[in-house]
Amino acid sequence: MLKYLMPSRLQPLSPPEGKHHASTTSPYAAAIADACTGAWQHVRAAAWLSVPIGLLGLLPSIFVLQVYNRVIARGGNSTLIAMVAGVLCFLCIEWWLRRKRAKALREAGAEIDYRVSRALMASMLQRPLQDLEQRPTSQWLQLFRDVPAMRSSISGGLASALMDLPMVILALIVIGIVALPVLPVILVAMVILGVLAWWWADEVRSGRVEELAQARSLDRQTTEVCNARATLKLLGHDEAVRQTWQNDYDTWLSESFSKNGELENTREANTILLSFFTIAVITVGAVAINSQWMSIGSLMAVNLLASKALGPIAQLAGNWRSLARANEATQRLQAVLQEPVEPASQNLSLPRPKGHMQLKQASFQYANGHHTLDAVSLSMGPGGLHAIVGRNGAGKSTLGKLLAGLYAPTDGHVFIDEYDLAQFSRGDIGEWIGCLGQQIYWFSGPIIDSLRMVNGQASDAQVVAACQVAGAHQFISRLPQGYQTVLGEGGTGVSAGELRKLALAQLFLRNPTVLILDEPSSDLDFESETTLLHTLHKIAQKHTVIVITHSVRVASIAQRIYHVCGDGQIEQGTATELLPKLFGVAPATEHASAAGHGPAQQEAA
Ligand SMILES: Nc1ncnc2c1ncn2[C@@H]1O[C@H](COP(=O)(O)OP(=O)(O)OP(=O)(O)O)[C@@H](O)[C@H]1O
Repeated sequence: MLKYLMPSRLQPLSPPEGKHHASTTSPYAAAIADACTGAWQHVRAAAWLSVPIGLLGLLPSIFVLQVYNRVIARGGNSTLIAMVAGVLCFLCIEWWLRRKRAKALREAGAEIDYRVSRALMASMLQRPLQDLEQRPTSQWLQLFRDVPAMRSSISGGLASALMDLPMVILALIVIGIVALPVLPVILVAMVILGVLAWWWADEVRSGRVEELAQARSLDRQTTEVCNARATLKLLGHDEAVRQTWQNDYDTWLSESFSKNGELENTREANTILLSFFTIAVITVGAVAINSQWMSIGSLMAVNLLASKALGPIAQLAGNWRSLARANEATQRLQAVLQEPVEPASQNLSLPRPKGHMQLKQASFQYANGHHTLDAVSLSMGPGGLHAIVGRNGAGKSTLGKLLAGLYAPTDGHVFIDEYDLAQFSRGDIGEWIGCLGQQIYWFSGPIIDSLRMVNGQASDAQVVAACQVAGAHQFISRLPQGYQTVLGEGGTGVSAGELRKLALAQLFLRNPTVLILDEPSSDLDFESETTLLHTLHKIAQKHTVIVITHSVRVASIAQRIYHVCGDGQIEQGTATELLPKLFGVAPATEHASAAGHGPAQQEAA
């Protein structure tokens, strides 16, 4: 039983298969054990408090015994008053001790909550990107909900019931002293309740596994529908999705309904059994009184003591459900916390690199076996504008993620100057290599707060300058609340193009040495694209700018083009060499293209 209360005793589980990124073992693997060690001192304090609580719990029955045997028999009212005063005094002490014990258990729970949830959040954010892409949001939400479930095994009713178990022994001793004839009845009742509790535990556990699997799958589906709510509206597809969700929900509900029914039956059966045993105790007691083996006072006292002896055992049976849930939650959390994370931060100030990016015999393969790059070597920068082009699905974004240190190559190396990226966490290189993804997520809240998230030290002038360079300042200034405008989840409140400009401003605000931009001009109007080309051209004089693009305008101003062929190879060349072949247009001069007189216009003509 203690095994469930102390999850630190769980055996380490083997890490999940299919990971092939260069990551270290998790520093959070021992988080649950540490949390339990931290909680253990509070649990121990609560256990010590249970001893006087158990002793004081005997007082009402001793009081009843004395009232029947001494006060009523001898009519001593002054004795009664003194006894009542004494019992009230002890009740106050018991109340104080119980409050202290409840607080100690609450603190134990808080310790678990605090340490495990922090470790879980840190472990999630320190995952390699590939891991994050593989596990859906709903699974993470489920894990965060598992933390309070795990805590409940230490701070819930179950823990109190376990703490009250010493009281059972004390109650049995007193029953043996004052009413020996009814002791066997109580012992039989304890055995029956204990066996039933154990049997129900297995029933509950086996049923819960299936019910929980269904609940998790439903959770995943609900999160997905919530995320896609606006898209479903656009597609006019909501009815079909609602129907599927409703069917799955109904299946889960009926399963959960029947499992809850079984549990309710267990609880009700417990209540009836307790009443039955009370009647059995009184019957045997009455026979014993008639045979003058014990007094009426002893029977009344035993009646109270029986509930103290049987109560915790009955309570244990009623709490198996939360115990089963806590046990599963702990195992799931333990498994996730010991999965590998990115290498820890170097905690070392290295000289800022110049931005010379190199791939040396780098290959990349997704977990499903899909090969995107095959022993590729290339060099970009330092400085200059470099375009990565290729058909859809060729592997451009994959190459961008490798260069950004977001994916680790399956073979070979990625370097920035002389540093192999494998040694750094993404947090370490975030200041050197900035990325703008294809899909942008914007945190809700005032625009200024989200901009400052990436660089808390930035002055107002720097924020405004970054927004001006990104072309965001004009539209922000036109908003009634300006930089204080509150945007919704994901950036609702501005257009897709405006959101891209905000994300660009965020990137410029970090001022990284290398900027990797995946489709930066998608969603931008012609004028904004022209401004962006001018900006990139200017930034590329001091930074290495790598742009993944389908735009011939962007590609034509690049100093070098990297064509991801889709067969694992990369073809390189200047715009003059590759543009005619790839886009069927002649290259233009950088400034003509940036000003809107490049190949795109020739194409249109
Ligand atoms: N997480 C993933 N797991 C498995 N395969 C993936 C994953 N992400 C991408 N792929 C596959 O890898 C290939 C390259 O994907 P990538 O996103 O790099 O293409 P891309 O050239 O950027 O395409 P696009 O121009 O459409 O953005 C594609 O065939 C894609 O299906």
